[in-house]
Amino acid sequence: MSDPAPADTAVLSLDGVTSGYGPISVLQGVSLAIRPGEIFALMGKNGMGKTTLLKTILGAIRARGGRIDYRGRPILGADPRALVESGIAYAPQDQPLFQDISIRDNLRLALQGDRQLGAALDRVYGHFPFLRDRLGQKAGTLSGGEQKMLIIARALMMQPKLLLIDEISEGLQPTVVARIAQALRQERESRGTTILLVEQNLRFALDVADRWAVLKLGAIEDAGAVDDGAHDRILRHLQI
Ligand SMILES: Nc1ncnc2c1ncn2[C@@H]1O[C@H](COP(=O)(O)OP(=O)(O)OP(=O)(O)O)[C@@H](O)[C@H]1O
Repeated sequence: MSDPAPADTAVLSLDGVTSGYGPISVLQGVSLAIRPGEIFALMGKNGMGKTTLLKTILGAIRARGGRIDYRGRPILGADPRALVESGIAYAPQDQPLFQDISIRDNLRLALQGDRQLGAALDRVYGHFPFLRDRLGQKAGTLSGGEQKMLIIARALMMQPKLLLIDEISEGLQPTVVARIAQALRQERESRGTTILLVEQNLRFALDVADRWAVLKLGAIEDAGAVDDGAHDRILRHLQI
Protein backbone atom coordinates (compact mmCIF):
# COMPACT_ATOMS: atom_id res chain seq x y z
CA MET A 1 0.00 0.00 0.00
CA SER A 2 2.99 2.32 0.09
CA ASP A 3 3.32 2.70 -3.70
CA PRO A 4 2.50 6.13 -5.01
CA ALA A 5 -0.95 6.30 -6.58
CA PRO A 6 -1.33 7.88 -10.02
CA ALA A 7 -2.17 11.59 -9.67
CA ASP A 8 -5.62 11.23 -11.26
CA THR A 9 -6.68 8.29 -9.08
CA ALA A 10 -9.26 9.12 -6.42
CA VAL A 11 -7.69 8.89 -2.97
CA LEU A 12 -10.87 7.27 -1.71
CA SER A 13 -13.70 5.82 -3.74
CA LEU A 14 -16.83 4.02 -2.62
CA ASP A 15 -18.97 2.10 -5.06
CA GLY A 16 -22.37 0.77 -3.98
CA VAL A 17 -21.33 0.30 -0.35
CA THR A 18 -23.90 -1.29 1.94
CA SER A 19 -23.52 -1.92 5.66
CA GLY A 20 -25.38 -1.94 8.94
CA TYR A 21 -25.77 -3.48 12.37
CA GLY A 22 -27.26 -6.96 12.73
CA PRO A 23 -30.69 -6.88 11.09
CA ILE A 24 -30.50 -3.09 10.61
CA SER A 25 -29.39 -1.86 7.18
CA VAL A 26 -27.89 1.61 7.33
CA LEU A 27 -25.84 2.31 4.19
CA GLN A 28 -28.01 1.55 1.17
CA GLY A 29 -25.45 1.66 -1.64
CA VAL A 30 -23.18 4.67 -1.22
CA SER A 31 -20.93 5.76 -4.08
CA LEU A 32 -18.53 8.68 -3.99
CA ALA A 33 -15.01 9.56 -5.05
CA ILE A 34 -12.67 11.94 -3.26
CA ARG A 35 -9.82 13.44 -5.24
CA PRO A 36 -6.23 13.97 -4.13
CA GLY A 37 -5.85 17.08 -1.96
CA GLU A 38 -9.58 17.66 -1.79
CA ILE A 39 -11.56 18.59 1.32
CA PHE A 40 -14.92 16.86 1.01
CA ALA A 41 -17.83 17.53 3.38
CA LEU A 42 -20.34 14.76 3.97
CA MET A 43 -23.43 16.39 5.48
CA GLY A 44 -26.69 14.99 6.79
CA LYS A 45 -29.09 15.08 9.70
CA ASN A 46 -28.74 12.92 12.82
CA GLY A 47 -28.97 9.20 12.27
CA MET A 48 -28.53 9.26 8.49
CA GLY A 49 -25.45 7.02 8.50
CA LYS A 50 -22.50 9.43 8.45
CA THR A 51 -20.55 7.81 11.28
CA THR A 52 -21.47 4.37 9.96
CA LEU A 53 -19.92 5.35 6.65
CA LEU A 54 -16.62 6.39 8.27
CA LYS A 55 -16.53 3.22 10.37
CA THR A 56 -17.23 1.11 7.30
CA ILE A 57 -14.33 2.75 5.45
CA LEU A 58 -12.10 1.96 8.43
CA GLY A 59 -13.31 -1.63 8.63
CA ALA A 60 -14.68 -1.16 12.15
CA ILE A 61 -18.05 -2.14 10.67
CA ARG A 62 -17.98 -4.84 8.02
CA ALA A 63 -19.38 -3.77 4.65
CA ARG A 64 -22.07 -6.11 3.32
CA GLY A 65 -21.55 -5.19 -0.30
CA GLY A 66 -19.89 -2.81 -2.69
CA ARG A 67 -16.30 -1.74 -3.02
CA ILE A 68 -14.01 0.71 -1.26
CA ASP A 69 -10.69 1.68 -2.82
CA TYR A 70 -7.94 3.72 -1.19
CA ARG A 71 -5.39 5.12 -3.63
CA GLY A 72 -6.57 2.73 -6.29
CA ARG A 73 -6.55 -0.45 -4.22
CA PRO A 74 -9.42 -2.31 -2.54
CA ILE A 75 -9.40 -2.03 1.24
CA LEU A 76 -12.55 -3.88 2.30
CA GLY A 77 -11.47 -6.45 4.87
CA ALA A 78 -8.02 -4.88 5.34
CA ASP A 79 -6.43 -4.94 8.77
CA PRO A 80 -7.21 -1.56 10.42
CA ARG A 81 -3.55 -1.30 11.47
CA ALA A 82 -2.46 -1.65 7.85
CA LEU A 83 -4.85 1.18 6.94
CA VAL A 84 -3.23 3.43 9.54
CA GLU A 85 0.23 2.50 8.28
CA SER A 86 -0.85 3.30 4.73
CA GLY A 87 -1.72 6.85 5.77
CA ILE A 88 -5.35 6.94 6.90
CA ALA A 89 -6.03 8.84 10.12
CA TYR A 90 -9.35 9.13 11.96
CA ALA A 91 -10.55 11.85 14.27
CA PRO A 92 -13.58 10.21 15.90
CA GLN A 93 -16.70 11.81 17.33
CA ASP A 94 -17.29 9.38 20.15
CA GLN A 95 -13.91 8.01 21.19
CA PRO A 96 -12.11 10.05 23.80
CA LEU A 97 -8.43 10.71 24.16
CA PHE A 98 -6.40 8.82 26.73
CA GLN A 99 -7.74 10.90 29.59
CA ASP A 100 -5.20 10.01 32.29
CA ILE A 101 -2.04 10.68 30.35
CA SER A 102 -0.46 13.94 29.31
CA ILE A 103 -1.00 15.91 26.14
CA ARG A 104 2.53 15.06 25.08
CA ASP A 105 2.00 11.33 25.56
CA ASN A 106 -1.32 11.43 23.72
CA LEU A 107 0.51 13.02 20.80
CA ARG A 108 3.52 10.72 21.06
CA LEU A 109 1.34 7.60 20.97
CA ALA A 110 -0.01 8.66 17.58
CA LEU A 111 3.39 7.82 16.07
CA GLN A 112 4.78 4.31 15.66
CA GLY A 113 8.07 5.29 17.30
CA ASP A 114 9.84 8.42 18.45
CA ARG A 115 11.47 8.99 15.06
CA GLN A 116 10.46 12.43 13.76
CA LEU A 117 8.64 13.12 17.03
CA GLY A 118 10.14 16.60 17.43
CA ALA A 119 9.22 17.70 13.92
CA ALA A 120 5.71 16.29 14.22
CA LEU A 121 5.17 18.04 17.57
CA ASP A 122 6.42 21.35 16.15
CA ARG A 123 3.94 21.06 13.28
CA VAL A 124 0.93 20.52 15.52
CA TYR A 125 2.07 23.22 17.98
CA GLY A 126 2.10 25.55 14.98
CA HIS A 127 -1.61 24.85 14.51
CA PHE A 128 -2.55 24.83 18.20
CA PRO A 129 0.06 26.77 20.23
CA PHE A 130 -1.67 26.14 23.58
CA LEU A 131 -0.58 22.49 23.38
CA ARG A 132 3.07 23.48 23.75
CA ASP A 133 2.34 25.35 26.98
CA ARG A 134 0.38 22.49 28.54
CA LEU A 135 2.47 19.48 27.53
CA GLY A 136 2.35 17.81 30.92
CA GLN A 137 -1.35 18.40 31.56
CA LYS A 138 -3.57 15.33 31.58
CA ALA A 139 -5.79 15.25 28.50
CA GLY A 140 -8.86 14.58 30.63
CA THR A 141 -8.47 17.95 32.35
CA LEU A 142 -8.67 19.93 29.09
CA SER A 143 -11.87 21.74 28.17
CA GLY A 144 -14.16 20.20 25.55
CA GLY A 145 -12.84 22.54 22.85
CA GLU A 146 -9.21 21.93 23.81
CA GLN A 147 -9.80 18.18 23.66
CA LYS A 148 -11.23 18.52 20.14
CA MET A 149 -8.11 20.43 19.07
CA LEU A 150 -5.94 17.71 20.64
CA ILE A 151 -7.92 15.05 18.72
CA ILE A 152 -7.14 16.86 15.45
CA ALA A 153 -3.51 17.39 16.49
CA ARG A 154 -3.17 13.68 17.29
CA ALA A 155 -4.56 12.73 13.89
CA LEU A 156 -2.15 15.14 12.17
CA MET A 157 0.90 13.77 14.01
CA MET A 158 1.30 10.90 11.54
CA GLN A 159 1.04 13.21 8.51
CA PRO A 160 -1.87 11.29 7.04
CA LYS A 161 -2.56 11.10 3.32
CA LEU A 162 -6.27 10.78 4.09
CA LEU A 163 -7.89 12.25 7.20
CA LEU A 164 -11.41 11.20 8.22
CA ILE A 165 -13.03 13.60 10.69
CA ASP A 166 -16.34 12.97 12.44
CA GLU A 167 -18.34 16.08 13.47
CA ILE A 168 -15.40 17.82 15.08
CA SER A 169 -17.18 21.19 15.29
CA GLU A 170 -20.07 19.90 17.41
CA GLY A 171 -20.55 22.09 20.49
CA LEU A 172 -17.52 24.29 19.80
CA GLN A 173 -17.36 28.06 19.97
CA PRO A 174 -16.75 29.81 16.63
CA THR A 175 -13.14 30.81 17.40
CA VAL A 176 -12.18 27.16 18.02
CA VAL A 177 -13.99 26.06 14.87
CA ALA A 178 -12.09 28.76 12.93
CA ARG A 179 -8.77 27.55 14.35
CA ILE A 180 -9.50 23.96 13.33
CA ALA A 181 -10.59 25.15 9.87
CA GLN A 182 -7.30 27.01 9.49
CA ALA A 183 -5.29 23.95 10.57
CA LEU A 184 -7.07 21.75 8.03
CA ARG A 185 -6.59 24.26 5.22
CA GLN A 186 -2.89 24.62 6.05
CA GLU A 187 -2.34 20.85 6.11
CA ARG A 188 -4.01 20.54 2.74
CA GLU A 189 -2.00 23.44 1.27
CA SER A 190 1.37 22.37 2.66
CA ARG A 191 1.09 18.58 2.42
CA GLY A 192 -1.74 17.89 0.00
CA THR A 193 -3.68 16.07 2.70
CA THR A 194 -7.04 14.75 1.50
CA ILE A 195 -9.81 15.23 4.04
CA LEU A 196 -13.26 13.68 4.40
CA LEU A 197 -15.21 15.75 6.86
CA VAL A 198 -18.49 14.50 8.33
CA GLU A 199 -20.37 17.60 9.48
CA GLN A 200 -23.66 19.19 10.42
CA ASN A 201 -22.16 22.66 10.78
CA LEU A 202 -22.91 24.16 7.40
CA ARG A 203 -20.85 27.31 7.87
CA PHE A 204 -17.72 25.34 8.83
CA ALA A 205 -18.21 22.83 6.03
CA LEU A 206 -18.62 25.52 3.39
CA ASP A 207 -15.66 27.42 4.84
CA VAL A 208 -13.21 24.55 4.33
CA ALA A 209 -14.64 22.14 1.75
CA ASP A 210 -14.27 22.01 -2.03
CA ARG A 211 -17.19 19.64 -2.60
CA TRP A 212 -20.05 18.23 -0.56
CA ALA A 213 -22.61 15.47 -0.47
CA VAL A 214 -25.72 14.99 1.64
CA LEU A 215 -26.42 11.56 3.08
CA LYS A 216 -30.07 10.77 3.70
CA LEU A 217 -31.27 7.43 5.06
CA GLY A 218 -28.02 5.78 4.08
CA ALA A 219 -27.86 7.03 0.49
CA ILE A 220 -26.37 10.07 -1.23
CA GLU A 221 -29.32 12.43 -1.73
CA ASP A 222 -27.48 15.32 -3.40
CA ALA A 223 -23.90 16.43 -4.09
CA GLY A 224 -22.05 19.31 -5.67
CA ALA A 225 -19.22 21.81 -5.58
CA VAL A 226 -18.97 24.47 -2.88
CA ASP A 227 -20.26 27.35 -4.98
CA ASP A 228 -22.75 30.18 -4.61
CA GLY A 229 -25.74 27.86 -4.58
CA ALA A 230 -24.34 25.28 -2.18
CA HIS A 231 -25.52 26.90 1.06
CA ASP A 232 -29.21 27.01 0.18
CA ARG A 233 -29.17 23.62 -1.48
CA ILE A 234 -27.60 21.88 1.52
CA LEU A 235 -29.73 23.79 4.02
CA ARG A 236 -32.87 22.52 2.34
CA HIS A 237 -31.71 18.94 2.90
CA LEU A 238 -30.75 19.56 6.52
CA GLN A 239 -34.12 21.15 7.30
CA ILE A 240 -36.48 18.68 5.67
N1 LIG B 1 -24.16 -0.05 17.20
C1 LIG B 1 -25.33 0.16 16.60
N2 LIG B 1 -26.29 -0.79 16.64
C2 LIG B 1 -27.49 -0.59 16.00
N3 LIG B 1 -27.80 0.52 15.31
C3 LIG B 1 -26.89 1.49 15.26
C4 LIG B 1 -25.60 1.37 15.89
N4 LIG B 1 -24.89 2.50 15.67
C5 LIG B 1 -25.71 3.30 14.91
N5 LIG B 1 -26.89 2.69 14.68
C6 LIG B 1 -28.01 3.23 13.90
O1 LIG B 1 -27.57 3.47 12.57
C7 LIG B 1 -28.17 4.65 12.05
C8 LIG B 1 -27.08 5.59 11.55
O2 LIG B 1 -26.28 6.02 12.66
P1 LIG B 1 -24.99 6.92 12.48
O3 LIG B 1 -24.36 7.06 13.83
O4 LIG B 1 -24.19 6.39 11.37
O5 LIG B 1 -25.67 8.30 12.02
P2 LIG B 1 -25.04 9.73 11.88
O6 LIG B 1 -25.51 10.26 10.57
O7 LIG B 1 -23.58 9.71 12.12
O8 LIG B 1 -25.79 10.50 13.06
P3 LIG B 1 -25.29 11.66 14.08
O9 LIG B 1 -25.17 12.91 13.25
O10 LIG B 1 -26.43 11.72 15.04
O11 LIG B 1 -23.98 11.24 14.68
C9 LIG B 1 -29.02 5.25 13.18
O12 LIG B 1 -30.36 4.88 12.97
C10 LIG B 1 -28.47 4.58 14.42
O13 LIG B 1 -29.46 4.43 15.40
